[in-house]
Amino acid sequence: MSIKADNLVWKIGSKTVLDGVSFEAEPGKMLGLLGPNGSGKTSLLRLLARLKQPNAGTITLDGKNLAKISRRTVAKRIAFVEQHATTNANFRVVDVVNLGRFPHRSMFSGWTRKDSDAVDDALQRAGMTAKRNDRWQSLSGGEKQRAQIARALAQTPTELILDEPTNHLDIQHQISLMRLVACLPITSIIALHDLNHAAMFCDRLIVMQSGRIVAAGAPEDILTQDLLREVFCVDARIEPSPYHARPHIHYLR
Ligand SMILES: Nc1ncnc2c1ncn2[C@@H]1O[C@H](COP(=O)(O)OP(=O)(O)OP(=O)(O)O)[C@@H](O)[C@H]1O
Repeated sequence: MSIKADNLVWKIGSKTVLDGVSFEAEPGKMLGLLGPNGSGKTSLLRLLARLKQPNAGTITLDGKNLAKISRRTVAKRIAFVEQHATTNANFRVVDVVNLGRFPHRSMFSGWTRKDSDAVDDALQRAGMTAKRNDRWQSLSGGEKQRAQIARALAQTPTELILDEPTNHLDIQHQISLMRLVACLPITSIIALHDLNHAAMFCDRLIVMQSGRIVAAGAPEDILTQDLLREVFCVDARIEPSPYHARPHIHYLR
C-alpha cells in the first residue's frame, strides 16, 4: 500500500496551496510528480515527509495515519531529499551521509558494521566514494546534491521522496540518478521538471496545476499534446521512442 493521500488540503494564510489532492503510491514503484512552477509539488512532498501537517485530509503509510506514527518510525521509513538541502557546517561528505543512519541507532547501540556498510553502499551508489573525505564547502552544487542523495540512501528507507533531485546535475549524473532510483526496490516519489526523463524512468506520473491533480496514470496514457499545452503552455509532439518505447516529447520551436 505504501503512501496514500486522501483529499489533502494545505493552506498558507488565506491561500489554498493544495486543494483536494488524492493519490496512491504503489509499493516498489517510481511515481513522478510533475507540474509548472508554483503548482504545489514541494508543498505536497513536505506533507508526505511529515514536515508539515495538512489542514484537512489524511496521509497513510501502509494504512496507518502518518500523523499518528512516531517520528522515529517515520524517520526509519521515509527519506526526503529537499530541493535546497544544504548545511552551513563544514562537515566531511561521509559525516553528512552518516547522519542517514541516525534513526536506526538507539542510545545503547554503537556504530555497527551494518551502519558502515549502508554508508559505503550509499556513497558508491551516488558516485561519491572518491569524495567521501572532502569538506562540504569544497563541493560543487551537483556534488552536494549527490551527497544528500547518499545520505537518504544510507537511511535505507522504504519510501524515498526526492524534490527535483537532478536540477544541479550534469547529464551523466541526471541519467544515472534516474536509473538508480528506478532500479531501487523501494517506493519513490520524485518531483521533476524534465518531462522526457519522467516519461523514460517513472512507472506512473501525477501532474499538478494550481494545487490540484489534473492527470494521473502511466506516462503513455497521460502525456498528451493537449496536456502539455494546457498545463505547461508549450507546443510539442509526442511519439514512442524507438530506443526505449516510452513517450518522447519533441518541443516545437
Ligand atoms: N511558505 C510559504 N509562504 C507563502 N507561500 C508559499 C509558501 N510555500 C509555498 N507557497 C506558495 O505555494 C505555491 C506552491 O508552491 P510549491 O513550492 O509547492 O510549488 P512547486 O510546484 O514545488 O514549484 P517549483 O516548481 O517552482 O519548485 C506557490 O504559489 C508558492 O508561492
